[in-house]
Amino acid sequence: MYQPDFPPVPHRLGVYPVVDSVQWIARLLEAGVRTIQLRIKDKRDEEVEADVLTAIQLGERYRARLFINDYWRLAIKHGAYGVHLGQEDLETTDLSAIRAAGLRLGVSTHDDMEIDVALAARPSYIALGHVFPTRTKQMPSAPQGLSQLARHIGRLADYPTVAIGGISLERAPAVLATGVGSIAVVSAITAATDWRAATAQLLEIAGAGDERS
Ligand SMILES: Cc1ncc(COP(=O)(O)OP(=O)(O)O)c(N)n1
Ligand SMILES: Cc1nc(C(=O)O)sc1CCOP(=O)(O)O
Ligand SMILES: [Mg+2]
Repeated sequence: MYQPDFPPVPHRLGVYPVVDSVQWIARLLEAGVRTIQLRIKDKRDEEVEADVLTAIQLGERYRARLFINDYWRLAIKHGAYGVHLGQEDLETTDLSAIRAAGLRLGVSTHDDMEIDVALAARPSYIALGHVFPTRTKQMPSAPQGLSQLARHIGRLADYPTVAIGGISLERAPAVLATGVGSIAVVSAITAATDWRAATAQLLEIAGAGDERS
């Protein structure tokens, strides 16, 4: 049963772009996206704080679910909707501080063992990756494919889930057919020749997610 130790999220988070700038956050919220992540890599807190704050303010303005990747202290400080963490991050993060601040938590997983670890943290959602080959991030593991994804979804039953990795417009319907609640995408939007059209089509296929809780 879905009994997270962090505030819950809707089962269906819909299209979930993962982007590296405030400019993308602003564009995509304006285009109708309601679940989104700011993912800036390898900078010091001081270097990203202004962007984190602006992204959170934009998220609030649109009543969107704005997740901050990695920078959990800044996410708490400025009151983000949620934080997304990887498996290694779990070891170095004060999860009780995130919980006490009332932020949602999403956790990455790539196999059964990582799902066990994630479930033990009782996060708000569990991300399952990478489904297909991706050029966006160097992955140490092999792509899981649709049948593994479907097996994980079966195991996770009513837990809110997010699929990530190599999800294109063409592949999105098959990914959603596994029962996953959300599709997280980077290049399907940011590398599209027409990002507006790509976003509109993804929203048509996967929706913007259920009402914000
Ligand atoms: C929705 C979603 N799923 C997975 C990831 C990957 O997170 P992580 O393992 O922490 O790796 P980095 O993104 O930090 O490189 C994600 N960001 N979002
Ligand atoms: C940031 C990230 N995390 C992944 C994981 O499996 O944990 S895959 C990924 C990159 C996804 O980019 P694209 O949609 O361009 O393939
Ligand atoms: Mg991370």
